[in-house]
Amino acid sequence: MPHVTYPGFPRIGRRRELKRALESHWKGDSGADELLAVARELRQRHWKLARDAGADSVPVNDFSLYDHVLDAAVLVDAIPPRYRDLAARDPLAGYFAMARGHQDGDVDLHALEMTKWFDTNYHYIVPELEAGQRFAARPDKVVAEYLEARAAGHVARPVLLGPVSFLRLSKTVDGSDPLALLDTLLPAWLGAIDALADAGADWVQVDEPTLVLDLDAAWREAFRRTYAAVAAHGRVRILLATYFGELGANLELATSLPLAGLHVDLARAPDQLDAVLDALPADRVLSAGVLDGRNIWLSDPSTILPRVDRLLARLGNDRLWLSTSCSLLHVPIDVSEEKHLPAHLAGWLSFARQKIAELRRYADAVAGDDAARKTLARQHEIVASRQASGDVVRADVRARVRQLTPQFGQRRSAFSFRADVQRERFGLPDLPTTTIGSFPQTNDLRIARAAHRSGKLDDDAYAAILRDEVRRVVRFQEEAGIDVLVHGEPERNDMVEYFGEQLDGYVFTSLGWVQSYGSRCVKPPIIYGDVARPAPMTVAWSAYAQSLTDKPMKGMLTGPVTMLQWSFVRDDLPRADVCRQIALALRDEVHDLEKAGIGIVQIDEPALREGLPLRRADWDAYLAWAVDAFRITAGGVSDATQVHTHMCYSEFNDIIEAVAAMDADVISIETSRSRMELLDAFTRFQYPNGIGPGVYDIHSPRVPTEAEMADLLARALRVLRPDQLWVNPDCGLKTRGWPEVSDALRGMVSVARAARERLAVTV
Ligand SMILES: CN1c2c(nc(N)[nH]c2=O)NC[C@@H]1CNc1ccc(C(=O)N[C@@H](CCC(=O)N[C@@H](CCC(=O)N[C@@H](CCC(=O)O)C(=O)O)C(=O)O)C(=O)O)cc1
Ligand SMILES: N[C@@H](CCS)C(=O)O
Ligand SMILES: [Zn+2]
Repeated sequence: MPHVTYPGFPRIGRRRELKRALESHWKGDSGADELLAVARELRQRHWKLARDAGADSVPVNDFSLYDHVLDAAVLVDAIPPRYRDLAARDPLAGYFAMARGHQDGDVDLHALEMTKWFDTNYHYIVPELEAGQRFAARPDKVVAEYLEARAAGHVARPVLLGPVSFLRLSKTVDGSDPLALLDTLLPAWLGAIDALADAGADWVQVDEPTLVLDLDAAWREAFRRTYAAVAAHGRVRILLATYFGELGANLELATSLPLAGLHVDLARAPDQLDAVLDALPADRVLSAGVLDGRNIWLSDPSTILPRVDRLLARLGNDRLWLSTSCSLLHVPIDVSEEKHLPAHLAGWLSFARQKIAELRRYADAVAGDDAARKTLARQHEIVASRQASGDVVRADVRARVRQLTPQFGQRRSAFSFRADVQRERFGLPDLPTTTIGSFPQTNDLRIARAAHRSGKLDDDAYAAILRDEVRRVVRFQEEAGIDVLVHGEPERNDMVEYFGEQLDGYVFTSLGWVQSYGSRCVKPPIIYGDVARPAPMTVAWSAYAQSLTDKPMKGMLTGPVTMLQWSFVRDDLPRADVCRQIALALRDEVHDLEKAGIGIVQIDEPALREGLPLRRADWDAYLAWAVDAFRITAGGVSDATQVHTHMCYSEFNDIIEAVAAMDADVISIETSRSRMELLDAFTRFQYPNGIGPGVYDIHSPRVPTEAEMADLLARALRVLRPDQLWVNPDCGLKTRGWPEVSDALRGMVSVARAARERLAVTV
């Protein structure tokens, strides 16, 4: 019978136990021992859950207190000099300082950069290296977790990030080539392999997801050299794991590396199956990622079972592992915890636990177990029933999408004309200040929302609390001297889930948490049917906020690409079509805001870059429909309505032309963590419209100094016109506390005013 396993499991816990333990520790309410005890309990629980669901072996070291790439840096002692003192005194404090920054008396440490993990909504900490970097093996964590799993009776397989992907995902402070560090990195990394071998490890899973990217000759050679050395070193059997797409041009490379096994993604790239089987040497294990680790739909046995049959026929039991396409980090843990989903809908879903059980079923079925085959036949009927369900396909929505013409994506006039009309309407100063939308989501707000949801707080009482909060946010912004105000988004649990809850075609879960970064989680809503807007979603809040002030109030929407990207998307319609449906629903909201007198509307698209295909050859097609969807949403408003957009969490240098093609009047864009690296793009491309490169990092509790913000603004002024520059933070303030926000925004306004005065003197 094939071996059943999975590349990794969610860490946060069904009820976000890790989140609570981390945040309590960070607040100083609990010690390291308590945090580590929760972490141990979660690992144990998850291994047991996987075994009970049918896994034959479990991965270890997929668990992390914050991030697995940060763990990979610590594994080889790649701790940047500024954290070393703290890390030597208190390793856990040093670890969290790298992840989130640290301010204590004279010690003031910035966090390391954070960016998207491939095209997912998970964020990793970017290792910071330098030319001449030294590495050393620090395998304590992985060895301890391996021994822990063994002691609990599991067949355990340590997981390490491979050295080549580690370097590819790192950055060097001095701009030197990270690949130049390979020869010094390898001995340290092999030291970790030795420690695992000494502890008794047999298989080690080495993740090299960069094998699904476009690789130039130098990176391909790095793979060859690394794995020749790893194979020569011996000691353990290596399962080389690739995921998030097809190997494509790297297939020959991946299958020729002299290792014991290869994991491939057959969910995103089922078509590579035959090529992989043909190329795989006869002594290799194939870990076949047959079920989608990135989505939540129950698989269709009419597609998967023949595939597994074929795999077994070609490989035999000893060489076939059945697995999910990638780590289950990207899906929630257990559908059976969902008590409020319509029953038929819950039956269509498969979270981490169900996926492992599905793998077991396929393994049993191909081994001749009739009961498993019958269960799969029933599963096929359930999956097929989705298409027959009344609300999955709606004629009105389909007709509206069919009737779309290029006109829908056009503003009435060009930006230069609109800019004059808007200057006249709003009368803003140079370097206008604004924020990205959300203000602190205080505990009181979240408790009130939970009470409202559970029926303990009635609609009026909840709305009164939210109105109070909007008033507080508006008053604060007026006092702080901000020019374009926001209402603060207190009514939103999340910028995507909130809209998902109000749109037809979406359902949402109660406990479908997925880690976004560190202790932060999201509950991606599920798009199961055609999307339509039954009623206005934000107009009442924006109109109320505008009624409190004479300053312009920005309406605040999440854009169509982000609504798509941060949801679990139906698998029976092309993503571009789903995106157009969402765009039309949001377009109606934009028009309703305009009619209600809201002169500025921000349509957030933080996930536009994240949705970019991993292979360059696929970029243009994606960008065409993604930019088009944004333009459909924003199109048709009057010239006097100022459309903003916002992007964060990614690097935008390589798509800046597409960002410009969205033709938003103003974009606020994350830049401060990378110290305005984005500005390099403007030396080759003159961004035409208004732009606010973030002047401070909101992801860290650290309050920026005015000097830091002034420095970033000065850098921006070197490559952007003063008349196009806005001053704003990097992203929304929902994760921050009021005292930090108040200090930081007052500082930001004072920096903008000082810069305005300097500009007035120089012109
Ligand atoms: C901008 N970002 C977002 C991404 N993806 C999204 N879908 N949304 C985003 O905003 N991707 C990129 C970035 C990632 N950044 C973040 C930033 C912050 C968070 C975050 O704070 N998440 C919250 C959960 C938010 C939420 O849904 N809250 C709900 C439920 C609150 C809750 O926990 N209630 C308690 C009861 C109250 C109590 O006692 O405390 C409960 O139900 O038990 C709400 O506000 O109603 C988080 O907590 O992690 C995520 C991504
Ligand atoms: N308007 C949102 C954007 C986050 S990317 C916010 O301010 O939180
Ligand atoms: Zn943002």
